[in-house]
Amino acid sequence: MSSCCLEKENHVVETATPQREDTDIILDAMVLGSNVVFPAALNAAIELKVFEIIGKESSEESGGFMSPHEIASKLLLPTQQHHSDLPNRLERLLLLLASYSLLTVSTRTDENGSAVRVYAVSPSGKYFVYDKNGGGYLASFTSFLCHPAMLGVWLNFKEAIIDPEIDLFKKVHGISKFEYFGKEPELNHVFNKAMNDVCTTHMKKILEVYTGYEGISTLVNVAGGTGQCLKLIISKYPSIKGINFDLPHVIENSPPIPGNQSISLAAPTCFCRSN
Ligand SMILES: C[S@@+](CC[C@H](N)C(=O)[O-])C[C@H]1O[C@@H](n2cnc3c(N)ncnc32)[C@H](O)[C@@H]1O
Repeated sequence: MSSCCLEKENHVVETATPQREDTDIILDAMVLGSNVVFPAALNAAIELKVFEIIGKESSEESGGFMSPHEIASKLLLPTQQHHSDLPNRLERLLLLLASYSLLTVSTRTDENGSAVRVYAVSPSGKYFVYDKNGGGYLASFTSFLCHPAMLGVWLNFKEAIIDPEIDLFKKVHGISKFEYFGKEPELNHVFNKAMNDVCTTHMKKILEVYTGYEGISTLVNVAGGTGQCLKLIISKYPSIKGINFDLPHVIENSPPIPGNQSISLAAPTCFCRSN
């Protein structure tokens, strides 16, 4: 029996268990192969404030849902950019976000009796709506990863696999990432905000279950960013004296940590590794 037949036989045996259609498998490969589109679309949605609009401007009686027309009418664009195809183009973006479960989709009947799709923010999508009560926010992390300076790094990702010594950021930009952030105030702000939002989102969850900070008198957060994680810890354990330690260009932009015991400390610049 040739291996070909064996393969064929195996295939026949396997058909007893549910098989995925070839078309589904091809579609999966197609989706993954074109996945660079998704972060670009998500970044566009963040820049257009789509999550903010649906999350904050949808009415209660709509159940949090808005149609593409309603969302388009709220986009903060100059009047001349509110073109007639805007809702249609927006809907293609909304459908993509819904396919990744960042939005949920429903239908409702409009005033002409036609069914229209409407969109609400999903539980995961809520992390892309800024919550002033500190419910967690991750959109700034996407903005950082999609920053032009970072995109150049992703495009050279192969180098990080084949060169064991490489500092990929340095290879692309000529200096290490932390030196670069120190020289580029706009990117420094984007990075610090992304770190702050990601770390505080996690720290809030950690503090719900972790008790290891109990009884600590002094806590140094080495590379603690703008100090907001330390602030969260101290607000739960006010007797802790906190020291937030980071690079000068990060500390410069850090708000003071409340409580007269806690300080932010800038690392000597020479601590900044060049590789
Ligand atoms: C992944 S971020 C950590 C963010 C932080 N946990 C927060 O809550 O925002 C890494 C941090 O390390 C800092 N860092 C890098 N090199 C450092 C050094 N030599 N000394 C002190 N901090 C440094 C960076 O400035 C950055 O804020």
